[in-house]
Amino acid sequence: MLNRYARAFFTKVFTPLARLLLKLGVSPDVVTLVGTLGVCVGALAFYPRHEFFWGTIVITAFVFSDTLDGIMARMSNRSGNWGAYLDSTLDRVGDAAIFGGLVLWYAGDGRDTLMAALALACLILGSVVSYSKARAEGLGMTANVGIAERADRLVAVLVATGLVGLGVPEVLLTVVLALLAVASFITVCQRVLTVRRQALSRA
Ligand SMILES: CCCCCCCC/C=C\CCCCCCCC(=O)OC[C@H](COP(=O)(O)O[C@@H]1[C@H](O)[C@H](OP(=O)(O)O)[C@@H](O)[C@H](O)[C@H]1O)OC(=O)CCCCCCC/C=C\CCCCCCCC
Ligand SMILES: Nc1ccn([C@@H]2O[C@H](COP(=O)(O)O)[C@@H](O)[C@H]2O)c(=O)n1
Ligand SMILES: [Mg+2]
Ligand SMILES: [Mg+2]
Repeated sequence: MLNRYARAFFTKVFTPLARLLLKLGVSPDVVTLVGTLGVCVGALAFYPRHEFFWGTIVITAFVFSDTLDGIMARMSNRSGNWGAYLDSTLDRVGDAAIFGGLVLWYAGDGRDTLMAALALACLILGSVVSYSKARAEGLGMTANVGIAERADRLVAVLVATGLVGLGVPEVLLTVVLALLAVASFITVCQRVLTVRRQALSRA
C-alpha cells in the first residue's frame, strides 16, 4: 500500500541527494550495500541489547537507501537486472536482521517466548511474501498485490519498536507483531490466488 502511495513523495524528497551522490561518483550498488550494512548493524547491534529506540533510529537512517538506490539507478540510466537482483536479495538480508534482532532479544535476555515466536513468524512469513512474488516473476507472471508489502511491514515494525524503546508499554509491539504476522499470511494468500488465476488462464 505505502509502496504505491508514498513512492512519488519519497522520490521527490530523495532526488536531490541522489543527484549529489551521482555527481560525487557514488554508484547505486554502493548505496544498496552500505544501506543494508547500516540496517544490519542497527538491528543486530542494538535490538539484542534491548536498545530499541537507538536501533530504530539507526535502521531508519539507512533503510531509505532502498528508495535512494533505485532513484540513482534510473537517473543514471543504470537500471538493470543486476541492480534489481542485488536490491531484492539484500532487502531479504536487511529484513531478516530487523526481525532476527528482535528474536535474539526475546529468545535471550528478554525471555519472552510469545514475543520471540511472533517476531520469528513475521520474519518467516515476510520472506514467504517476497518469495511468492519473486517466484511468480521468475515464471513470467506478476504478484504485485497484498496488504503487507515490504514498506508496510517495515513501517509497522519500526514505529512499534521505536515507540516501545521510548517507553510505551510492550503490549503495543505484541499486538503489532501479531497483526503483522496475520497480514503477511493474508498477503501470501492474496499472491498465491493472483498467480493461480494467471497460471490457469494461461493453461
Ligand atoms: C516514533 C518512535 C521513534 C522511532 C521513529 C522511527 C520511525 C520509523 C518509521 C518508519 C520508517 C519506515 C521506513 C520504510 C522504508 C521503506 C523502504 C522501502 O521499502 O523502500 C523501497 C521500496 C522500493 O522497494 P523495491 O523496489 O526494493 O521493491 C521490492 C519490494 O519491496 C518487494 O517487497 P515484498 O515482495 O516483500 O512485498 C520485494 O519483493 C523486493 O525485494 C523489492 O525489491 O519502496 C519505496 O521506495 C516506496 C516508498 C517507501 C515508502 C516509505 C513509507 C514511509 C512512511 C513513513 C515514514 C516516516 C518516516 C519518519 C522518520 C522518522 C525518523 C525519526
Ligand atoms: N543497486 C541498484 C538498485 C536498484 N536498481 C534498480 O532500481 C530498481 C528498484 O528501484 P526501487 O526504487 O524500487 O528501489 C531495481 O529493479 C533496479 O532496476 C539498480 O539498478 N541498482
Ligand atoms: Mg531499492
Ligand atoms: Mg529494495
